[in-house]
Parts: sequence; C-alpha cells; structure tokens
Amino acid sequence: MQQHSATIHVHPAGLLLALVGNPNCGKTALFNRLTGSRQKVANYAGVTVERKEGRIKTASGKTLRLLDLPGTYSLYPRSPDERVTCDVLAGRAKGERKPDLVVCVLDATNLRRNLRLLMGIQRLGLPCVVALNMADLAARRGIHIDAEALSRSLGVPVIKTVATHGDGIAELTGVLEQRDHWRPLQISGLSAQGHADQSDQARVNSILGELGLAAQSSELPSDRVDRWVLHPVFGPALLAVLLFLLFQAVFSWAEPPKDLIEAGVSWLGQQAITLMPDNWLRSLLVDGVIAGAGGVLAFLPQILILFFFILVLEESGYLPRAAYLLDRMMGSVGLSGRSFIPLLSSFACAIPGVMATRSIANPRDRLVTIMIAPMMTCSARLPVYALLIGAFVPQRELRGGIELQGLVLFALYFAGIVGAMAVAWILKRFTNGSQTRPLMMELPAYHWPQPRNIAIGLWQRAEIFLRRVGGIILVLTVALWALSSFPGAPEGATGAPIQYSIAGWLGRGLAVIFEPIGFNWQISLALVPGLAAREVAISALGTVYALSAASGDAAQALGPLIAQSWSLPTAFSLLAWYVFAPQCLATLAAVKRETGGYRMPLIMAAYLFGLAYLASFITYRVSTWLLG
Ligand SMILES: Nc1nc2c(ncn2[C@@H]2O[C@H](COP(=O)(O)OP(=O)(O)OP(=O)(O)O)[C@@H](O)[C@H]2O)c(=O)[nH]1
Ligand SMILES: [Mg+2]
Repeated sequence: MQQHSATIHVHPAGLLLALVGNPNCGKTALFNRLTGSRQKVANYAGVTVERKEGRIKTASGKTLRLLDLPGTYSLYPRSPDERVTCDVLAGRAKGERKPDLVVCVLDATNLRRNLRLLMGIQRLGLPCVVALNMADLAARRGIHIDAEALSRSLGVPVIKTVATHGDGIAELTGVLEQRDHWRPLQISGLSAQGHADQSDQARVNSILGELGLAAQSSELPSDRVDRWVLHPVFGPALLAVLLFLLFQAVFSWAEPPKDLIEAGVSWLGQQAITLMPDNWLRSLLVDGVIAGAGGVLAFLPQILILFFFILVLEESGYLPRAAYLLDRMMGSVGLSGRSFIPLLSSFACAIPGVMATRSIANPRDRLVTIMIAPMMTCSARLPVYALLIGAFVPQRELRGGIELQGLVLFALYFAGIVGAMAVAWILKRFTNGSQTRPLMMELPAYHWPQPRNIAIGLWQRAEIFLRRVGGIILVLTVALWALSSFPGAPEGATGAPIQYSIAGWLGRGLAVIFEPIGFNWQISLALVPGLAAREVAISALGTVYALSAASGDAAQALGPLIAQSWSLPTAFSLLAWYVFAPQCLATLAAVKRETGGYRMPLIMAAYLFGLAYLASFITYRVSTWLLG
C-alpha cells in the first residue's frame, strides 16, 4: 500500500466556463439554453445553491464545459451558497480548477448593482464575457443600453440576451468559442483592496454616466402591484385566500382523473385474475404490483395540482413577497423571513428545502430551519392524507362552497406549520444569538409564468413520481409481498395465509408498540417499509389488505376497505402520526450532508418520532373519548 498518497484531481479536458452574476439575473435560464439542461429556474434570489455542470456544443463542433453557480452580490461571501461561487472563482473549490473564462450575467434592469460585481471579477484578473440579460424587460421599461458603448467602457464583449426566449444565445456561443475575445482586463491604477470598493463605485458611476443611465428610474409596474400585495391588511388576506384555494383545488380538481386512474388499475387487476391461474405469480402481480404500487398511481393528479400552484407562485415572483409579509410572524418564533422560502420549498419535498437553507447567512437560523423543515407537509404525504381523508371524511360542501375534505387537508398542513413554529420557538428559548435581524431580501419584478416552463416543471414532477412508483415503491412492496406470503399457511389453517407469514409475526410484534395509539398490526407493519419513503406505506397497506382478504375475492380499492375496518380514532391517529413522523430516510441523509455529521439527523429523528407518538396518542385518546 502506498504510504504517502496525495489527492490528485483529474480535471476533465476542455475549457472551463463559469456563469457568475447577482442572484435572480437569469444565470440558470441561460445555462439551460446554452447546455440544453433543465435546472430549476424560478423568480426569486437563491434558487441555485450548488455548482452544476453542463456542456456547450459550439457551431464548429467544439465542446466547452460550463458551470452554473449560485448568485452572489459580492466576492465576500455571506452565506454558504455565495461561498460556493467565490470558492470557484478563487480556484479554491474542491475538485475544480479555476475557470478559464467567466460569463458574467448582468441584469439589464439593474445595471448599477450588477456592474459592481463585474468590477470585482475583473479585479481577480479573470477573462470575462458579459451577457446583458433581461434585455426584454429593460426595453419594456424604457432603459436603452448601447451594448457596444458598454463593451468599449468595460473592455470586454457584451451580448444582449433574453434567456427565456433564447435571443442572443447563438451570438453568445459564437463569442465563447473564440479565444481571442478572452482578455483578462488590465485596469489602470488598481489600488489596494480597501480603496477598491470606492474606485469600483466611481467606475460604475462614470460608465452609467457615459451610457446616459445615471438617472434613477421612476416607479415600476411591480411597485404599483406591490402597493396591494404588500398592504398590511390586503396582503395577508390575499396570501390566506391563495393557500386556501390551493387545498380546495387539490381535492375538487383531482376527482375525475383520479377516478379514471383507479378504474384503470382495478380493471388491470380483474384482467389478471380472470386470465391467470391461481398461483403465486398471480398473487405477486395482483396483490403486490397492482394493489400495492398501482394503488399509489391514483394520487398523481393531486400531486400535479399541488405543483402547479407551487410553480406558478415560484415563477411569478410572489414568494419573496410572502416572505416579507410573514417576516414579523417568523420573527416572533426567532426566525426571519429568510427561512420562508426553504420552508415553502419543503412543501414539495424536504430535501430541496434543506438544501435551500444554504442561502441563510446566520448559522443558527439555518440549523433551526433545517430542523423544522421536515414538518412542512411534503408532497409524499399528500397520498397518505388523501387516502385517509377520502375514506373517512364525507364529501360535503359547507357554507360558502367550502369543501369539507379540502378543509381537513388544510388543517393537516396547518398542524405541521404550527408544530414547526412551536419547535422553533422552543429552540429560540434555549439557544442564543437570536436577536431579530432586519430582513434584507430582493423583491424581483413580477413575471407572467410561461406556460412552457410550467408544463416542463409538471412533466418533471410526473416523471419523478412515476419513477418512485416504479422504483422504490415497487421494490419495497414486492419485498413486503414476499415476507407476507412465506411461509405459507399450515395444513388446515382457517385464517388468511398472511397471518402465518414472517410479516404477520412482525406486524403483531410491532403492534404491541403501536397499540396505545390505536394502530392495528396491518398499519404497524406498513410503517416499516414506509420508513424509506412515505407513500410506500400506502402500497404496503394495499398489499397487506389484499393478502388478508379471503382468497378469490376481487381486489378491492384500499379506500373503502379501510373505511370498513378501521375506527375513526385510528384514522385520525394515523393522520397525526404522519404530520410529524420522519418517515423518510432520504431527508435524514440530506440533513447529514448539510450539517456534516450524524448528530443532527439523529436528534431530528428522535424528536420527530417522539412528537409523532405523542400527537397520535393524544389524538387517539381524545377522539375515542369524544366519539365513544
Ligand atoms: N423577462 C425575462 N425573464 C428572464 C430572463 N432570464 C431569466 N428570466 C426569469 O428570471 C427569473 C430568474 O431566473 P434564474 O435563471 O432562476 O436566475 P438565476 O440567476 O439562476 O438565480 P439564482 O440561482 O437564484 O441566483 C426566472 O423567473 C426566469 O424565468 C430574461 O431574459 N427575460
Ligand atoms: Mg440559478
């Protein structure tokens, strides 16, 4: 074995380009255009939090490597995501060399601030090409920038682009492949660091003056909208209405497609039963694959509706406004509005939510946000909630056209939020360093969401969901089917064979722990594979119940089945469990990655399981007492 080994970084060949710019200036939109990737683009600062790589194929057949980086305001990083960018520029990033060329993306509607970063990059001595993005928005606002004059003042090529429509992309690629455009800039009279900021400021002023852009801009259309959206009374009211609509829509719009998928899945099951001989293979297909994994498919429409709302909110530029509105409220539990976007992202999935905390500068705030993110109702919980609500809550319209089922769903989301805020408040009392900090957050211009982007976003979501159903959900359900089918029932046994199987024994053993909170052995058993991913609990229940049915019975939909066999308190208790329980290994792994050790994920799992058990216990006892 070699004793003195040194790490050798093998850098892929080819020139390395890096996209750098202020947050939300359109770097990722440009990256997607240049490389054909589909990285996440959204209208708020801090969307990209890690380095992503892609390849540009130029017209002459060359390949260039391109990095998309988190946005930064300066080269003095204040948060973990900004540090990623600064490290790459300084050549300090692990496993990556210093870029050969920086593609500096400037937001044409805010040149003053954007140019200041460019000055810093030039001072690092890196060759630079400027993409003057958002040229469409600038033109609409009457800001006319002479790209050639700007190029002359800066000494580097300047290309106007509209990343969302692809304008200027071909021209930009053309410039990128010509090395002679890549001159590191010599700025005369460079002074020491301390004076650098001042001289940058002076240079920016003189450039803006030359371009005739020195005057401050007048009121923007977004400002007029914001007078209402950020209004102290109308603002919060609008936010409440938006969220409420979302939950109503999740149930009422999803109904027809959901019924259709359910009918399709049950038809498949029927076909298999009539066409195949009664053997283990048929059981695997009908009870494992179709009743299990197939049963989860029906929740696709609800997930897509949820994401439709999330995507529209992200693209429109509303999210930072909501963060602003909630800043005061978040302050009362020791968090700032900064935590809002990571927490909201967790409604999709806690993993990107945990990653998004990289844009929070304060380490304590960041940790608290990570610790409470899993309590935000992620989309994997939606199938569980929808199943139980569909089975136990009557479909009834209350006064004012409010759907009862949507209302219960809203309450469950709310319970998660309240739980999270309570934990944040407790953490505030036991940790120090939580003085209220003013919220510094950019409010981007409103954009109309583009149907194409929304469609791509929904398609990606559908793909992720279907991959989960065909992957982890299917695999675990088949494993559970195997454990539930072997060993078979002994001679002369009276009950369903599953009772004599390994899973039957396991379920009954676990039921001892879960009996006080009202779970039967089938639920206890389903929670075990459900630890890997939440929806697996549904497919697991589908399989366990299909196998518990007297043989020869047609597979029945899971909803009506549990409606017959569970008591109402049991259903409520399971819902309460799902509000808190950390039934997701991938999230715990992400927390380990982001906090750099096992300590935080272990603490998180322990406290969330504790909370879940407590909440279920109280729910079960109180509802038994009320109903009994
Ligand atoms: N009108 C217009 N909108 C654009 C243009 N380029 C990007 N956008 C929009 O601007 C918003 C921000 O784009 P992103 O690509 O996510 O910005 P980013 O610079 O990667 O942002 P961070 O990753 O947060 O630093 C999105 O809503 C885009 O659709 C453009 O040229 N014109
Ligand atoms: Mg980005």
